[in-house]
Amino acid sequence: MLSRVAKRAFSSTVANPYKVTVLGAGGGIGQPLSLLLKLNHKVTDLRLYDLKGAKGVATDLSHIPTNSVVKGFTPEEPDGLNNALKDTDMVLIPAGVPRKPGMTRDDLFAINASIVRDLAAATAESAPNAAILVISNPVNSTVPIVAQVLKNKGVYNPKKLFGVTTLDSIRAARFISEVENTDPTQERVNVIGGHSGITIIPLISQTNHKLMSDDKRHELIHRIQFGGDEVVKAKNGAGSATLSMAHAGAKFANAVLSGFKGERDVIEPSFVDSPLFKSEGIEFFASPVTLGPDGIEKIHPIGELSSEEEEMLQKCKETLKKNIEKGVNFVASK
Ligand SMILES: NC(=O)c1ccc[n+]([C@@H]2O[C@H](COP(=O)([O-])OP(=O)(O)OC[C@H]3O[C@@H](n4cnc5c(N)ncnc54)[C@H](O)[C@@H]3O)[C@@H](O)[C@H]2O)c1
Ligand SMILES: O=C(O)C[C@H](O)C(=O)O
Repeated sequence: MLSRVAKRAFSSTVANPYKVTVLGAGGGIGQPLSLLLKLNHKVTDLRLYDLKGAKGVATDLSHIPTNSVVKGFTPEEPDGLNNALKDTDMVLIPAGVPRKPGMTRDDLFAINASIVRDLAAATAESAPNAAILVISNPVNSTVPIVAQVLKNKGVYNPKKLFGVTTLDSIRAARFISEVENTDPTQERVNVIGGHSGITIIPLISQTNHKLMSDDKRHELIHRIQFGGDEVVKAKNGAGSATLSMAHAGAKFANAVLSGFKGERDVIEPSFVDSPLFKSEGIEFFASPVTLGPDGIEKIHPIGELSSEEEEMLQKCKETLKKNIEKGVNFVASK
């Protein structure tokens, strides 16, 4: 028999029965991300799909006594992908290849663009109302690819499409704490723009550390912008960030589900269909967004920038515009 406390915990979980699907669940990010989602009490139905390994990961996770059912799906089963997606509330996409040393994220476009396009098409068919969280790189182009696929299928909802840029803000919090000798759990840095090199703009002028020396600040900004390279180099050919990314992805997924649940003031940065620079032809931009029951409730303005940050923003916009057009044209040209 369940104790009264256990009954209360169980019924509050069941009152928020979110179905969540991970596409690419057998990979370096997919596995720890799926573990963190299995531990999230807002998730009651977890579906894992990959070209290989999803069944094993699902069976392994299914032994953890949390209130969710986890199931693996493969492309070999009839309708494996569609069953993984059917009526799900949220789809996370870490499917695709990671970088090796010497590569840029844009170099991944040649392989990942078609993977993301096809998974977006399946999501449009089987879960047209789901929130879609894109992790696969290059995020600056894969998010516009998903948007274009959904538009072509008549099911595009800009409030529910997210490029996951959380890793940039958690890196910024960690790195600034190392420089300033502060508690990393208390640091918040707004990181805007996109998710690659110079398109990543940490707004140090909006933190409590604006009086940092120029040298220190330049070094910090560079480390935040190129933090991904640090991991790629250290892994030496065995891929890119997986564990910090799984944490970042799970954090962002939890924020989206908290918004669905109606929690107030849930704010996270994300690369989204944004009005901020549309007049300049930039359709997507990362900035803090408030999440609510229908997805994005509010896209926050970027606030006041230093002259240095203004300069970074100009350079970011040039690259971002090209990255976005590349994604849109890829789908439009098929
Ligand atoms: N947004 C971010 O901040 C961020 C951070 C780190 C990595 N990434 C990106 O995430 C992606 C995955 O990285 P990883 O380290 O997990 O790579 P990985 O190679 O370890 O895993 C990728 C998984 O995707 C699967 N896959 C490939 N094509 C698929 C398809 N059509 N359907 C389903 N599954 C498919 C593979 O079988 C593999 O298991 C890369 O593109 C990487 O650049 C993004
Ligand atoms: O650097 C990469 O290629 C992976 C990811 O985008 C990251 O920022 O770690």
